[in-house]
Amino acid sequence: MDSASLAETFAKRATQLREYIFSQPANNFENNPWAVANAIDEFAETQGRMMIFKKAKLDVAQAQLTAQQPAPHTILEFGTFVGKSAIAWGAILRDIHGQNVPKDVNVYTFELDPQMVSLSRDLIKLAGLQDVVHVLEGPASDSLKKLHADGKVTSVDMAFFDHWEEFYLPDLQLVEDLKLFRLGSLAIADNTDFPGAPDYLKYVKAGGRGVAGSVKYESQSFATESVPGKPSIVEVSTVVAVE
Ligand SMILES: C[S@@+](CC[C@H](N)C(=O)[O-])C[C@H]1O[C@@H](n2cnc3c(N)ncnc32)[C@H](O)[C@@H]1O
Repeated sequence: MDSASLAETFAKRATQLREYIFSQPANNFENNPWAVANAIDEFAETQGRMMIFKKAKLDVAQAQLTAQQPAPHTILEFGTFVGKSAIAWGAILRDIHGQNVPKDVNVYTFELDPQMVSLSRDLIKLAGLQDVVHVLEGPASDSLKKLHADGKVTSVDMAFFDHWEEFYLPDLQLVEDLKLFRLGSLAIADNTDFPGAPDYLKYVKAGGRGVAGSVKYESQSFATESVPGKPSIVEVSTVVAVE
């Protein structure tokens, strides 16, 4: 399928997903982020293909975030789509910090497509996460530079890369250049094996730029099997040095 028809398919799916969720009683979902995230998974499983971060991979990321010390406060997500993983990050932060999460606990998620921005914001609101999960429209790098310039993001506990793969490495390096990582920060990336992000993978496996003063990573590929017989990797890179 060419990229224009793929975009058309995903636009149609997004409209169907909106109908699927909002035709159900609101109290199935209100203030219940996991119920919304699970319903998106269920829609994807029963109604057709969606480019969402699958549950088996999310379980890997959740274990990393739950074990992280100090506890995560700020998550950056590159690629919102319909908001499934953004809602899951909000749910995980709520599980860690409690129902009334502190004001300095935030997910910033970046998305180019206005239709996806609108749908994800509506689903985030339904889940009761509107004060925690913020969707920023436009190229991720521009939004991140602005967040930093405005003093809204000064440190990042996890950066999740799930947008177009050619942006993974430049956007990871932008996070580094803005000096947002701390010791123990996580860079988690989907699709490094397929469609593939070879330059990103080579970089994190090599431990980073490899020059004095640069961020250093230890990186591990976790094989998951969301679709039986089709192993798929999630790459988890931990910051082990910042100077
Ligand atoms: C694989 S989907 C994200 C899936 C989402 N993380 C989830 O699991 O629910 C990728 C999304 O990234 C968006 N995207 C691609 N390049 C981008 C960029 N440079 N800045 C912002 N969004 C981008 C696309 O429009 C698309 O909706």
